[in-house]
Amino acid sequence: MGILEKIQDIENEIRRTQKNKATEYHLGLLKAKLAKYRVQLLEGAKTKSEKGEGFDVMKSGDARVALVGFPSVGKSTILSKLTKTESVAASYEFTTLTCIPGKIEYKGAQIQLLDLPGIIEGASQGKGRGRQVIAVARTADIVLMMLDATKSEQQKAQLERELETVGIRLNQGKPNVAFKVKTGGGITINATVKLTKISEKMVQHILHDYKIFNADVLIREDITVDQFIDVVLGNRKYLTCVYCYNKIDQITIEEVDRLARQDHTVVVSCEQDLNLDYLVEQLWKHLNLLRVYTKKRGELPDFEDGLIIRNGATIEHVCHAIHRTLVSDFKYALVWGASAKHNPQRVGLHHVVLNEDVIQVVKK
Ligand SMILES: Nc1nc2c(ncn2[C@@H]2O[C@H](COP(=O)(O)OP(=O)(O)OP(=O)(O)O)[C@@H](O)[C@H]2O)c(=O)[nH]1
Ligand SMILES: [K+]
Ligand SMILES: [Mg+2]
Repeated sequence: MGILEKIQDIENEIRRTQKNKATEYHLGLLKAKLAKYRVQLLEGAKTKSEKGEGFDVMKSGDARVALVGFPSVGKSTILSKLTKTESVAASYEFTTLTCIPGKIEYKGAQIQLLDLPGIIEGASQGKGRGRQVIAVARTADIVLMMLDATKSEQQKAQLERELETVGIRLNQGKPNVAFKVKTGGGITINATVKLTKISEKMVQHILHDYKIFNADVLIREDITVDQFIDVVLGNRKYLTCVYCYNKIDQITIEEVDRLARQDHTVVVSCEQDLNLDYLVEQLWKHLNLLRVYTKKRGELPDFEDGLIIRNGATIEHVCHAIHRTLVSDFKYALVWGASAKHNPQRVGLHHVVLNEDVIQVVKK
């Protein structure tokens, strides 16, 4: 039996099994097995060469946003609207067959926007260009999930399921669990909170199923079985997702209002240029980017030319952004602005910078 059939079998069994206290345990084990087969499936996909199909687009700019959605929802249309790149749009499905990069310039940052082929149900199992699309999505900072406001609500859940299947977790934090595989000493399980969704026995069994017999597990939040499997597999990708409903020119104002109230959601019409500025603003917000300025001794900073870095970045990150070798010559830095206790503050490499800080690096 091939992996796909094995997966199908387990999925069927999960679907057939009633969810109650008595079956909870059995279901947990099935889920663990399912996750294992899916990993095998994806690893198999990696060995196949998928080069030369236009999917190996170089990362460029300060952040990357991937457009994921069913065919003909308007992914190419929005790329052409938001960037200087033209991506062919048409009323037939699968107009786009490769990955087409464009560049959004906003608040001094360059955001790479990737137009991708439409994906269909079963994409995670290799239908259509699904696997390549999903592989690109994993490299993004934000998944911009395009949805057609005129289509049924199910499309969102379907797409989410496809991404979920291949280990992408949308708008979820990494489970707060310290997990360490060891070479001996058996399994130690500790929890700092009361666990209501998973038992110690289940943790043991899942580890056993993955042939892990020596490990330290410290659980710091009330996790589910699925979250624990995610921890054990360790290859999950936790991404921010912004949901974008397009074609609102075709629906009633009441419908628009209802969709717009959903979490992480922006409603737009590419055709009528509605709300596109707000979409870019939201992308910027969710990317968590900061802008800082550098200056030389005795000179004023160039406020036209800031450095774009991630929220939480330190002086060390700033040095890397200026020049590859700057860290090795680093003596200290002077910081003016929100992160400084007094202006200027003398700081080391681990100092966390804040938006609009001015930084002067002093070399050895
Ligand atoms: N009414 C309406 N139609 C739109 C809007 N945006 C795009 N369209 C139309 O939707 C159709 C599909 O647009 P595309 O941009 O090709 O969609 P896509 O998601 O890139 O499609 P694939 O590449 O085939 O996956 C085209 O006929 C567009 O003109 C919109 O805001 N309103
Ligand atoms: K299309
Ligand atoms: Mg397209």
